[in-house]
Amino acid sequence: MTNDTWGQVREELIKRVGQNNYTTWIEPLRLSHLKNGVASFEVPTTFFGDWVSRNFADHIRGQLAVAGSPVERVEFTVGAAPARAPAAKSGSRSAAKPARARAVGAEEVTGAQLEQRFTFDNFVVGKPNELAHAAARRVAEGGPVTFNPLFLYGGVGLGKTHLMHAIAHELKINRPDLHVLYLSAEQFMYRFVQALRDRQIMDFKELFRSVDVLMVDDVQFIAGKDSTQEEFFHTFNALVDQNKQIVISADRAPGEIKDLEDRIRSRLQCGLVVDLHPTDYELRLGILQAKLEHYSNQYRGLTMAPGVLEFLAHRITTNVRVLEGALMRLFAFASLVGREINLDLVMECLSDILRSSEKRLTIEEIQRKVAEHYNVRLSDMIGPKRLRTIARPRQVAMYLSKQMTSRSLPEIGRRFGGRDHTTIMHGVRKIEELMAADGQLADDVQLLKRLLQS
Ligand SMILES: Nc1ncnc2c1ncn2[C@@H]1O[C@H](COP(=O)(O)OP(=O)(O)OP(=O)(O)O)[C@@H](O)[C@H]1O
Repeated sequence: MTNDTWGQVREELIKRVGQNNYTTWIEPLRLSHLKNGVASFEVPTTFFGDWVSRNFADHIRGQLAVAGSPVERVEFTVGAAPARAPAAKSGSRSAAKPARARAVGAEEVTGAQLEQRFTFDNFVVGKPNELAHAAARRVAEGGPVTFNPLFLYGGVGLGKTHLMHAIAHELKINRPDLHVLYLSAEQFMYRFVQALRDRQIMDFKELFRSVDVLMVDDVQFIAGKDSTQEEFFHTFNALVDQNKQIVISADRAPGEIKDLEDRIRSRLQCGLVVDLHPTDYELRLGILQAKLEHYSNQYRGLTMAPGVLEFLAHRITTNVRVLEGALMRLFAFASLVGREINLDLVMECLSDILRSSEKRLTIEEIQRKVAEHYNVRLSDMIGPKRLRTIARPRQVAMYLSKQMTSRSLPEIGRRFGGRDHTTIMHGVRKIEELMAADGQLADDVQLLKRLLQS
């Protein structure tokens, strides 16, 4: 296989594993050879190799096969590949500082690089995010700590990282005396493991306990990782005891993060927990208008027909990242072909995005499909009957709604006849437990998933 092929495979891997995982785990891999059905890569550390092997080896094998270089095994050897801590969150292009960087000195934010455009000025505020925005602003003032931690949560691409970076940027201006450390939970773990391996654990503890503001993004990542959780818990307590501000983000509420120790969960709930709700039409339009200004400056001479932004805001409801990507693609395409951006161009250029947002699954469709599959009435899905032959399919539908839509537990509860979110959580857990013990049910659920995806 040539390096070109590996280049192509890497391109595909970005799509499969996401930009963050790619930058952190795939980019540093060095292909050393490919022979006798084995692809061998150099990695910076044993831990790194284990991690990639456990999480991404199947993806790598799959893509090598697609590129015409199938292998039976992927192996990792420690070599000269450059070591790097997991990079900053999405959008941040530069590598993180070395693991043992100190939170002291000239550069205050030594965790991950901050994305320059993630500022409060660039954050469009609407009903769905006003509370989260207000809380973030308050923390960014750097005044006395009033709630600790600030816990921001919400679905994919709704602006959690943007707000976290905005807080860090603003604190640098308002309180240059404070040591602010922003990093992803993955980086926290990576540094912790590296410190353990290098017997630098005291330095690690000292570093994390010496900051004034600790910001950890995507904390759901540490769920199920016992020793990292333990260390996180101690760091958290030490900082709270010193009245240092902590800001956390996650893709769901503390109570909904599985495999998180109860003591951590309850700690996370102690401060202010705020939710970034899915965007509404007005917010999407506002964001598009703000971005339009930016692109109009960048691509001078391009014009946009009336109604295009409204159409996009109406049709692309998934998340802000997709919305932004759509507008960027439109401008790039229009400048290449030298045409006005109108609805025809939108249809031509964004057909895939428009199709996938059309296919967005609703809870009602899930209920219908599950009812059909188990031969129960659709009304029983939302009704009160507790008979197992009805309750179990209902729980399956709850489970699939949680898995396959971005609806929150309270929203799902409302669609299941106004049930409480704890009932939904119980239903979801029940099905998870049963699936682990009962192959037939697991198969049923898989089948339903496939049917719903098709
Ligand atoms: N209210 C907003 N105003 C302007 N831009 C926004 C807003 N919300 C999100 N964005 C943009 O959407 C993109 C995704 O946001 P961000 O990375 O903060 O999402 P996230 O919630 O952290 O997602 P993930 O769950 O994938 O980590 C970013 O480019 C961000 O600037």
